[in-house]
Amino acid sequence: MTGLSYICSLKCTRQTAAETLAAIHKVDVTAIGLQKYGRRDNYCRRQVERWERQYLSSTGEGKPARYQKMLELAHWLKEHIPEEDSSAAFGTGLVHGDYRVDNLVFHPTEDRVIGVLDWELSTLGNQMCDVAYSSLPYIIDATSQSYSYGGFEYTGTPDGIPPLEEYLTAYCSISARPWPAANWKFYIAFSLFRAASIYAGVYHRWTMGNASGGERARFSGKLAIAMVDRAWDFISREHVLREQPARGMHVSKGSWQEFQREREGSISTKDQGKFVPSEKVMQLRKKLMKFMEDHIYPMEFEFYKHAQSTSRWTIHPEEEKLKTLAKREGLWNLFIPLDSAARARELLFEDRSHSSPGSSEEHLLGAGLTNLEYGYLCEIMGRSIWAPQIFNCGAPDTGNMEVLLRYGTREQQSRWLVPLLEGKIRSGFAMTEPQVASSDATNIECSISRQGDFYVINGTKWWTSGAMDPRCQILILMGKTDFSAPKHKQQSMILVDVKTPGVQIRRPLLVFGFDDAPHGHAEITFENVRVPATNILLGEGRGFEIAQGRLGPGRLHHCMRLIGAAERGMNLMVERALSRTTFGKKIAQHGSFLADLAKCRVELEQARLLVLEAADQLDRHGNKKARGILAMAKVAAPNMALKVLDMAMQVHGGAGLSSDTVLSHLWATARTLRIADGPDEVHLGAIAKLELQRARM
Ligand SMILES: Cc1cc2nc3c(=O)[nH]c(=O)nc-3n(C[C@H](O)[C@H](O)[C@H](O)COP(=O)(O)OP(=O)(O)OC[C@H]3O[C@@H](n4cnc5c(N)ncnc54)[C@H](O)[C@@H]3O)c2cc1C
Repeated sequence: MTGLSYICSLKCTRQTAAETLAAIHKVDVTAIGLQKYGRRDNYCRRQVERWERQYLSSTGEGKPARYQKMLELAHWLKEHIPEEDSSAAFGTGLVHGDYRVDNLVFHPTEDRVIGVLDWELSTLGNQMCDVAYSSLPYIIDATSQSYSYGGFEYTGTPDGIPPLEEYLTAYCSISARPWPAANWKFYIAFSLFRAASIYAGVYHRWTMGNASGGERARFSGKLAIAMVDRAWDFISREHVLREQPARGMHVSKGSWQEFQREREGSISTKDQGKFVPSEKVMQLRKKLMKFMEDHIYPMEFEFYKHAQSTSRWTIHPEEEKLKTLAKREGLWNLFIPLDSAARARELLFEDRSHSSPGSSEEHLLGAGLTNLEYGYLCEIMGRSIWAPQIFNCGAPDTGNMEVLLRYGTREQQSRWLVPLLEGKIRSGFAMTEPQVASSDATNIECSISRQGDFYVINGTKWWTSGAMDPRCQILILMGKTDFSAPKHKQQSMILVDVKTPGVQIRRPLLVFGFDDAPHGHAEITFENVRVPATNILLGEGRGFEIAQGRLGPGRLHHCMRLIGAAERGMNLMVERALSRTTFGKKIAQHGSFLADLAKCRVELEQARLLVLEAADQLDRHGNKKARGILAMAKVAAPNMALKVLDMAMQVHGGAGLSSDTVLSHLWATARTLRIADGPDEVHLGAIAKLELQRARM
């Protein structure tokens, strides 16, 4: 397939002309063999010279009269060529050359472009010329002129056609191009100049009796003059385009998510401030958002269907493929904090010559991020129920890997941590017991008793998340090694291979009817389960100590993901409100909606700041000192997410409660987090205790 036919047949998933143009401009010309299709640099300069020559050859002695203002326009354009035009890099690539709505073929019933015609003028060059040229119908009001031209009368922007700024916002956000205000005057004037030259050529041919447009060509001379006059009028204006797109500008349907992606991805790292991500994080964030758009969101329904089918306790083959892709893209194990990575590097890879930075083993240890830095990324993963595990950043694996990274011996790390880091196996955390109130872990009754070189485990656990997963091979179990020791020294954590005789998975528990297949939440009995004594973590009686270390970052990851889930809820809510009409107006135009939407945004931003602050304190002060703010985040995030998602479901009406959107599943998951990893009341108790302690100091 040639490059152009490839582009022509581009299945334009973008629904509007702007989106289609952005898709064309994003085409990798090298990949389709068009890298030599034209020179990229100095496109405008060459074009001005070319169309000036063309004009001169169509006018003058024995031909239609030359219009002095046209020559002056050529001069002005040459004096105002944007600096960026000399570059062959940014903003250059495939140029259509005649991109306008009448060269687009729209689907007869759906809101999308299915073909782009007339590639005669296509080449490589400055793509902003296409954007400006396609914007001309917004600029030219032919009816105000003293001529008439069949089919070209300007009648105002028809209903359904987005205004110019919206068109440009959509284009810029999808193509990742800057807002074109700086050189907009030039690009529009150039487009008018080029059109004038073309019309002058047509008119000349008409005077010679060989114009292809028939009688219509008779008016093209006047049109050429009108174009030039309009160009000068445009140049003389003080303001032609806002400096920035209007805040909250609605982007055409279907591109909202991408617009959001760009908006979020474009936080300037040059700005000073506590919560301004580094360039490295911004790059990862952009990559992650793209991965979500390209691979996760399109697969969500497929994963959901699989999880409802009779094969639901198996892994969807696409999941493993996406994991490989995520690993390749460097979006793997991003949760691993710097200090934990350093310990594992020392223990696991110290003697190996191939463990230099950049080796595949090194990639297993994440990207060297702090908890705060990870916060900006984990949030993005939280937008989809299915995303975290694709990046090997799902619960409970992250908490379990963290335990092994921090407290595991070299042998424990080689045996269990490495395959977990590789994503080859999964794990569970077994603490909660059905017969006792496990929010107070001093209540737990499962016994771990030493017998020679073994420990023997007896007890029942439930809500062991991930234990139903066919890849789950290892559990970290919390039980009591000494029932007579001081209250917080009785508990220990131990590694249990799920295949050990005596380990029986009894049933998957349901959460509001979701069994969360294929990972599930298992009830498990342990009957005389014998595991090697070397499986103990850190030592007898150290269970609480480990729990404090494990639960801090793990809890915060939940909070980060909840921010993302709420953000997804906001996006869906806004999209729905802008597209659905009730009682004669869009939902977004009803006053009650606006107030609710604004309150959701206020709460979301409050919670996000709290979560980021908690991550920052975790990095700077450690788990123990940060426990107050961690508890605050753990209370605030699920409650906020529930509110936002509930509102999003409300705006969707019946659809919101169905499984046709992701909202109900996100809500159900958020609801569990008012209980899982400690009920709200326990965290509130901890916050209040610290508050009172401070008062007494
Ligand atoms: C979806 C899901 C996944 C889970 N995954 C795991 C897992 O992987 N591993 C694991 O070990 N556990 C897991 N859990 C269990 C979870 O951690 C426990 O349910 C939680 O710690 C509460 O324990 P409990 O159920 O025994 O409730 P209880 O301890 O019986 O508490 C019940 C209620 O009592 C009240 N209460 C408790 N303490 C106080 C207090 N101090 N002040 C006022 N009121 C209080 C609260 O309202 C609380 O919700 C999961 C739970 C769910 C729902």
